[in-house]
Amino acid sequence: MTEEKWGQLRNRLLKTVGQNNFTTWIEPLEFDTVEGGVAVFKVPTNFMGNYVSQNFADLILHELTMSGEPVQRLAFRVAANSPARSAETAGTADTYGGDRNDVAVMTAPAAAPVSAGGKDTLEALQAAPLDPRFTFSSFVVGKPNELAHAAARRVGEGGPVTFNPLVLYGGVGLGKTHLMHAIAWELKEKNPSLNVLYLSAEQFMYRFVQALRERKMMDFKHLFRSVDVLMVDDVQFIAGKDSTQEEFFHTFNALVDQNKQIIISADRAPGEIKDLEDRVKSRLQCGLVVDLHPTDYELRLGILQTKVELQRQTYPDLRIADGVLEFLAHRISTNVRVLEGALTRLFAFASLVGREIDMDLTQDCLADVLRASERKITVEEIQRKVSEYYNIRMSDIIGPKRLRSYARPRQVAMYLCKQLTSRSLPEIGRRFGGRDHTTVMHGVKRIEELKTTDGQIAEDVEMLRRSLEA
Ligand SMILES: Nc1ncnc2c1ncn2[C@@H]1O[C@H](COP(=O)(O)OP(=O)(O)OP(=O)(O)O)[C@@H](O)[C@H]1O
Repeated sequence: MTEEKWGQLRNRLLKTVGQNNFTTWIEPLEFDTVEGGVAVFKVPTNFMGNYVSQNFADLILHELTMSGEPVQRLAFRVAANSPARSAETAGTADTYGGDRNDVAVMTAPAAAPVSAGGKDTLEALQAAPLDPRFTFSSFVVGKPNELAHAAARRVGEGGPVTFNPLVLYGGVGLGKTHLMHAIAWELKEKNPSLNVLYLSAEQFMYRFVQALRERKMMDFKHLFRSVDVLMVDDVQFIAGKDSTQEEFFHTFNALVDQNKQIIISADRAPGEIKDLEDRVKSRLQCGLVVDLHPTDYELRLGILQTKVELQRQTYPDLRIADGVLEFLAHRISTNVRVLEGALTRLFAFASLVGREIDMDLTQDCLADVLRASERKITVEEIQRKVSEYYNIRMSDIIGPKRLRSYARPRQVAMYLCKQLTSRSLPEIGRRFGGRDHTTVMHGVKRIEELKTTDGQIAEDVEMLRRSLEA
């Protein structure tokens, strides 16, 4: 980026942040380089780098992206010749290594905002498109997602708002976006005039930043406060972005006050989102928070069967041999998106070579996907993690003692073995000191029950599952 371009960009920042902020925080920034997608700025002090990073980084990043710079992150380095740096360095020598002194880095969102070519851009950015494939009828329900599905259905019925917000959370590719779109379709079908706004948290931030820049905050507030239903996908994105969080908080409150439905998705429970302000966390926890659990074998098979029907619309003549879907459901347990991609590839490949989809073709065509999903969680790993978590010895999990302080963790471990490995109940029993399969079955059932009645157990299981799948 040239000095001249940075100069123009600074002028735009001046308009957005106002003279005082500009003089204090933006003017002293010295543009250095763009290296591998990172825009580096020199700052006089460490403090200043941190402050700018926390308060203006999203804005600067947005300006850079809008001006065509291929930038994904910002880094702030204390200038080598800065008197302040010498002073700070002297006090904290081990903090600063060599010349490079990155004090703060911020990650940019993947996509630039949609630009509506000079028109009233806030208006033009009304809603992110809804995927026509993501409806309730194409959503396969199984044990891991039945609660989330039921809650989404309930909200999709419309009528008086019973829980607000509805928060859907869970790992990558488990159907959060699908369910949100399904709710939107359903609501729109019932009442086409309903103003349903679906957008990602990233888009929310862009609109906010854009409104700031174009001095259209009133329009922004009006737009967001006039919707009937607001859906914000991947809310974890705004964590650590202070001004965006603040605006989100006010938007949220204004809508709840008007009794307008809000639906949020996140990749983890609100309480676990790092750098999300407590007041935002607690607002999100006020309504109904439901988890989409990782898929189990049955659900994956059900999804595959449904998706095969869809593929048949494109490839009506392709045959699929017995056992292939079961094999895929067993082997690809990462997420539904990967499963779907594998199936699409399989059909395209089989149609190219004009063959039936059998085991050989599947192994050939999906060798990389199958290899990638080979990492299997073992029974031993689960036993070790659970014993560490409950601070007991592994031998106590496997051993015969019936003390409650061992029995419950043992049941949790059995439950996780059933969920996360492909071991049968008798095999699991054998690994737990030669116990009978009925004992394992009882343990698994017990934890299933407790998960619905005992928040602590539910949380324990969730934390363990996440750490095992990490
Ligand atoms: N239960 C299901 N039935 C049918 N399709 C599903 C189901 N769960 C997920 N999918 C499909 O898997 C793909 C990924 O789902 P989706 O985009 O909703 O995931 P997500 O939870 O929002 O993931 P991310 O965290 O990456 O945003 C979509 O194509 C979706 O249709």
